[in-house]
Amino acid sequence: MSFVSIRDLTVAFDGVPVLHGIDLDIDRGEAIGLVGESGCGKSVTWLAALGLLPGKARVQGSVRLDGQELIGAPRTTLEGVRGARIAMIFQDPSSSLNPVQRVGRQIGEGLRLHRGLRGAQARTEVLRLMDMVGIPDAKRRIDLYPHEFSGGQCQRIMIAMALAGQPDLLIADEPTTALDATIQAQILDLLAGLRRQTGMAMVFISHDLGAVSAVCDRAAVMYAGRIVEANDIDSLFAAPAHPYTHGLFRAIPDLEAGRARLRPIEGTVPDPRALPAGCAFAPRCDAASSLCNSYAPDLKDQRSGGAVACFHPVQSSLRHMTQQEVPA
Ligand SMILES: Nc1ncnc2c1ncn2[C@@H]1O[C@H](COP(=O)(O)OP(=O)(O)OP(=O)(O)O)[C@@H](O)[C@H]1O
Repeated sequence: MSFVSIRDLTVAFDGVPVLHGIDLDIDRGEAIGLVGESGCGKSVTWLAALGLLPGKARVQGSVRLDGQELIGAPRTTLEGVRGARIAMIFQDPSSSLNPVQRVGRQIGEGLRLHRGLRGAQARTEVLRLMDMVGIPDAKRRIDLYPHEFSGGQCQRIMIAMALAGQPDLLIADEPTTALDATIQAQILDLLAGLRRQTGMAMVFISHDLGAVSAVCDRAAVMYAGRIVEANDIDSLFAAPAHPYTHGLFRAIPDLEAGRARLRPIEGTVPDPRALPAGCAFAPRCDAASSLCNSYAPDLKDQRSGGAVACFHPVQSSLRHMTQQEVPA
């Protein structure tokens, strides 16, 4: 069995489904990207798994971590999993860090909670973690407050906090979106390096295919609450099969051409309260047929590898860009 196994995960808010039966497996040490436009359900998938959705959310299906069911698990079980086995980092470090607490203390909190470390032992480990995430001069800066660090360094502190519990899985939810381009690249490098160093698995949530390719082995593309395509990174970049994945590639600016050759996907993501009867992407899809307007296709394994939920997958000869050509 996979380390993380998600089966038929469905989430509804006030009777409106926003996740429609997600299936996903993650192996130990694997890094998987979850890609898709805003509102497609990338975050809700993991918030549901960790029991972090508000009470009004109706969650069905199964999320197993190392065989242990998380959906419907008692609060004490979930508290034991959060931070210690699965840690999460978010887009905006400044809103996640406590502004009136010294950073060393904030990192140390996870060490106390999850590993029972205190006093000098905890301080030594905080310094090691700060060093590991690339905060220079940690000895002097351990007692500073978050506002005394730059945005990129605050994200590094958040990563150190996430690592404090030695998690088996790190969920990074748009961890570089709030940062400028150079800092983004440094944080991506850091995450890729930490993953190699610690052997933890990683879920990298992003709308940026370039960023995903820098960190991940595999990616799942989501659209309107469903996974519409999943494949290893190289195959996905070489031969995206779902018309939506194609659209995402076309929407990446071609910087090397010296001008933006950006072709945004026309139309908008459907409102979860008014989904079309068939494939949710059909109204924006050039290849849509009457079949697509009647039924939502299931995610099916392809003979060429990967899986796609489309009645008319794009033929692999229509290659768009290699991984190297995509600006990170
Ligand atoms: N607490 C909530 N109450 C009601 N609806 C919610 C709640 N949280 C999320 N949703 C809805 O669930 C859907 C999926 O949201 P989610 O945050 O997972 O999207 P996302 O793909 O992570 O988007 P983004 O990239 O903007 O973070 C959206 O339609 C969103 O409006």
